[in-house]
Amino acid sequence: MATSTLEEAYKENPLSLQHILPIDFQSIQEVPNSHLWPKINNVLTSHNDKNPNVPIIDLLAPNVVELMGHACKTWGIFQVVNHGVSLELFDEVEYQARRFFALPAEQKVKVMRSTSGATGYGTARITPFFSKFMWHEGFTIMDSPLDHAKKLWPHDYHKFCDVMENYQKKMKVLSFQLCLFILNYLQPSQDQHSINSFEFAGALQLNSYPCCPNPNHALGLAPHTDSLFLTILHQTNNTKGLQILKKDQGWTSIAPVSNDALIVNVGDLLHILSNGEFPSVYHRVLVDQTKHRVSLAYFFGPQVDSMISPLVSSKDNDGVVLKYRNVKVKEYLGLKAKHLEKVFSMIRF
Ligand SMILES: C=C1C[C@]23C[C@@]1(O)CC[C@H]2[C@@]12CCC[C@@](C)(C(=O)O1)[C@H]2[C@@H]3C(=O)O
Ligand SMILES: O=C(O)CCC(=O)C(=O)O
Ligand SMILES: [Fe+2]
Repeated sequence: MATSTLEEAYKENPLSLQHILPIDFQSIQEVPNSHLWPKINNVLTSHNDKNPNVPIIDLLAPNVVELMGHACKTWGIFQVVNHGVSLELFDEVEYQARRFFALPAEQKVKVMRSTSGATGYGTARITPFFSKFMWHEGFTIMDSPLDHAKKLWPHDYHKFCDVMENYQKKMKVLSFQLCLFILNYLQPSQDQHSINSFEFAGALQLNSYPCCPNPNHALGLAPHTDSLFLTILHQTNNTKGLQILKKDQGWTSIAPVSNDALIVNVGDLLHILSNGEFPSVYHRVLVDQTKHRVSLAYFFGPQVDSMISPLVSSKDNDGVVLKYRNVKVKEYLGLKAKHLEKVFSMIRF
């Protein structure tokens, strides 16, 4: 995703500086009122036969398309194994991410996202929609982080750039493969979309959730859905925190199965493309008193000038009701930046 084009989607909705700059977590001893949420219901749901953990999909399984389609329909989230990305690469990215977040606040501020920008250091874009701030800081990268890295480490930026670029390349290939499986499940007829009708783009978000003195009254990320087609998330083995809102079950923790499993979740644009068959998953992040959690989220979707039209498979062609109107990615992101969740009602027939 060329930075300028995603920025186009955001430029009409600039954020104010106070909604971009995270507090200095390193110097803080207690949770300030600005970050103090009403008590978070953070009792962890344990997984059992009645309440299974999210599906784990082996990408080499012969019925991978069926498994993935089913998981997208019923959960909106699943874990993948045998994805071909090496454990060493996750370690390297995590190491570089921690190296960045460990910098003093006055260093990190040098690469702060601009008010209408897409890349750089800052809070989550959803911040202005909540009356309390989140216990979170992020760093968004699209393609090369060179300009930012040079400001941080004038003589020692190569490793950071190489690792982040390499990770994005691997994530892009994997995302494309996942999209192939998913679109294959949706079985569009020949005259409709196929994966080749899209040009794709991605963004890497390094997320940091510092240790929190009062985790019962703080949120790492407030409830949200991701906007693009899909998000691939890497969370390390010992630092859970991600929860999804599951019908009839409430907030349910996604326990990492193993260090090399990646979490994949459905985003809004896939929700629209699938005509609501694959709902985007509502999720949030809890924080921990003693563990500084870092996660790596890779967002993947069509270029901002692409048009998203709900797919109706040939077998359903007559009889199926289109739920959403056609929408350009850029328009969708602009509407979401203004209205957050209400955006769905604005594009629904
Ligand atoms: C490509 C993107 C998805 C994202 C906005 C962004 O430009 C980069 C950051 C992403 C993120 C991460 C935290 C949650 C989220 C909702 C947010 O505020 O920023 C997502 C955005 C999204 O999916 O819309
Ligand atoms: O850190 C996590 O577990 C989730 C991150 C997330 O939801 C996001 O970056 O959009
Ligand atoms: Fe998210």
